[in-house]
Amino acid sequence: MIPPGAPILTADAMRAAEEAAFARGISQDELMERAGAAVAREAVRFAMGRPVLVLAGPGNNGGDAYVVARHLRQAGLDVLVAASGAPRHGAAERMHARWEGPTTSLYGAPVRSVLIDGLFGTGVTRPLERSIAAVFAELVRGADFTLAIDLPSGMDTDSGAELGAPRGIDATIALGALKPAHVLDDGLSRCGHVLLADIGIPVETGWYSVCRPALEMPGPQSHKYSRGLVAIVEGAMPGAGRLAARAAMAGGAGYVMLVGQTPVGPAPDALVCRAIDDADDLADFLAGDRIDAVVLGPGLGRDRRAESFLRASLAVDKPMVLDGDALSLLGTGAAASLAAREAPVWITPHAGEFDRMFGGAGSKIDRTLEAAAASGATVVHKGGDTVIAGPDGSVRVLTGASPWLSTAGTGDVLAGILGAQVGQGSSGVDAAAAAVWLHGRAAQLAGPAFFADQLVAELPEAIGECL
Ligand SMILES: NC(=O)C1=CN([C@@H]2O[C@H](COP(=O)(O)OP(=O)(O)OC[C@H]3O[C@@H](n4cnc5c(N)ncnc54)[C@H](O)[C@@H]3O)[C@@H](O)[C@H]2O)[C@@H](O)CC1
Ligand SMILES: [K+]
Repeated sequence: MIPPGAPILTADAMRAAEEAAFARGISQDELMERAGAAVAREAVRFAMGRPVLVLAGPGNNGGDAYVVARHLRQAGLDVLVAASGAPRHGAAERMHARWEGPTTSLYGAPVRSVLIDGLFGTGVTRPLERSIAAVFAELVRGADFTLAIDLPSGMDTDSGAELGAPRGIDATIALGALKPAHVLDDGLSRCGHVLLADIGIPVETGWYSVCRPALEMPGPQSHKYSRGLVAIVEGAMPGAGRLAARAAMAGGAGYVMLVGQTPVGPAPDALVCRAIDDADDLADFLAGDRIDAVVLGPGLGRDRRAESFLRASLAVDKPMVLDGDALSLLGTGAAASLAAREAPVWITPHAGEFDRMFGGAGSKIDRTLEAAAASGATVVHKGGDTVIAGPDGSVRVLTGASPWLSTAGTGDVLAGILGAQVGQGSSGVDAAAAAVWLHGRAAQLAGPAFFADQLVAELPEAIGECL
């Protein structure tokens, strides 16, 4: 669980925000007091009178830890600090000096029921020494409840790669803003429940965790065309196109058309099927005035006919969602092909498709932003951590989606939901964030062991929660 709609800052951006707060007259001591007090407020509730061990490192994360220890002791708890080395300067040293309770060395620390981790936060620059990582893991294993200050110690703040942080931490209190490590990669299995403490640092960013979208009811004047006509292009595996079409219908589109050479087979009666002869015919049809959005790729196939459908569709100046086989066909030429378009494009690659199209280095957020900038597309980089990035630098991240989503057809459903959002006029990362939220919520409502059709059935209820 991560807080929805919360800002996400890299380590550098957090430091810059902190500097800006200093420039406004907030002292570092004041910030550290606020951070420690915020963590202590939660810790005292979770501790429920049990003995507490507070781990304090040499930097400002350790400084926070001394403040937490002081508050918990004042609250009447039995608190022991285990220090990995005393802080030597600045606010952390002053907080250390204000600690009047017992202190032991990290290596001699006993296991206690409640563990507060203040060894390292955003300042980690290299993997934890093995001996520190081992002691830390042992203390976490022995505790009934572990709370990490800002980040579990031993995480790469900007990528979410673990640098020695153990599993088993129950909760992490992010200070001032989320960091990428709370929402990416190993962070998903290291942070536990993530809480966010507002410590009064003004934060400006275009990066946020996904929140429940606010969707609009159709108005009294609405009709099927005003609510978005979405064309889904069918291909070699017609079931995938039909699934996307049904998701677009249940996702709130006013009118959904399934377009293909032989759009046949079981489909809802409300789904309009349109036969086309060839790629030229497809392009003519998609260019029609009434069509608001095109979804292409689910079950498209990768043969020459599929390729010709893709090229013909790309030449049509309509908002377009590209998924599955369309992404494989674009391959390494994706950025150039998409950048040549005028109308907006959304692409929904999973990790394998993304790597084949864009490769790149750095965190998942960095790589997704680079792909968006190079292609001009809004990129929905799917996974346990779904990262959405727009060419304007906006980022939205969704975590915590049901692991049962890892089944065939769920990607087709997402493409259909996104098509419905785009068809209704939603734009950029907001359209994609709404789609991934609805998709994730439908999966929660479907419970365990569902299949993609059942996800579609849950969409109306998910939408109902957003009205
Ligand atoms: N940025 C902010 O807005 C605020 C930050 N605060 C705290 O400050 C933390 C960041 O403090 P610092 O920048 O001092 O960094 P840390 O306290 O995370 O750690 C820095 C220290 O650890 C050392 N170090 C780094 N990697 C190591 C490794 N693998 N093994 C051993 N030593 C290692 C560094 O050389 C440095 O001495 C945040 O996580 C947060 O807890 C809060 O006090 C208040 C506000
Ligand atoms: K920590």
